[in-house]
Amino acid sequence: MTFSAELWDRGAVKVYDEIVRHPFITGLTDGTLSHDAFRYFIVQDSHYLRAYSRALTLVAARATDEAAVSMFARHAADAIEVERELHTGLLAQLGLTPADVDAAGSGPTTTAYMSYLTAVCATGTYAEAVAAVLPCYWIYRDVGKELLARSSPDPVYREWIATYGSEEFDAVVESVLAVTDGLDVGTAERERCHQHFATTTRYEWMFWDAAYRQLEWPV
Ligand SMILES: Cc1ncc(CO)c(N)n1
Ligand SMILES: Cc1ncsc1CCO
Repeated sequence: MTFSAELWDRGAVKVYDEIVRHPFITGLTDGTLSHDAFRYFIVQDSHYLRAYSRALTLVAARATDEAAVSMFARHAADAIEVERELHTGLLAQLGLTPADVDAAGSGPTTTAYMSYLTAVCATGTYAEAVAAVLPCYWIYRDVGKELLARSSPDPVYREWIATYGSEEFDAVVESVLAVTDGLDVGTAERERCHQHFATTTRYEWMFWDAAYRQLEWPV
């Protein structure tokens, strides 16, 4: 079994099932998701992508071959572009400006997820960092494809779905899976990789759940 398949088997199979039947996800395609919840999601995702991009530069810095350095550095730059283009466009359609994103600040789940990613990428090994960022790519690709197949009556949701359900994003994810499967991991390190992968997978579910409930800091 490949390393990526092993990670998915142990850390993501059950959670992925919960994700695709979460009311935030089903609501994107059956028309029941409120624009308020989606607005919260895009605002929080803007904060998330800023941290994610910086985490990817840490993965790039830890990479042991040039091709991987170049790939993760490119993805870091692309994540900023997605934040600038996709989000700015969607936010405008939802009646928000970049200033509203800054004013909203990052919510509890966003902050926790960003902090975990940043910590692992800053202090873990190269393999640990790859395992921590992999669910971000992989789950969005699979959810994107699933949503594309289901289609949506809402043009705003369709635009978001088209980005992650695209052939281009699929190719990006396949290249990261190839890097994952080529990693040379020690026994103890392997267990830490499983732990990181399972944790960030959980945070992916929590991120959608926070948006669905429009979770705010309790105090
Ligand atoms: C929370 C989250 N995870 C993954 C992605 C895709 O990179 C994203 N945009 N947001
Ligand atoms: C993973 C990811 N998500 C949004 S942009 C990006 C980097 C590759 O396009």
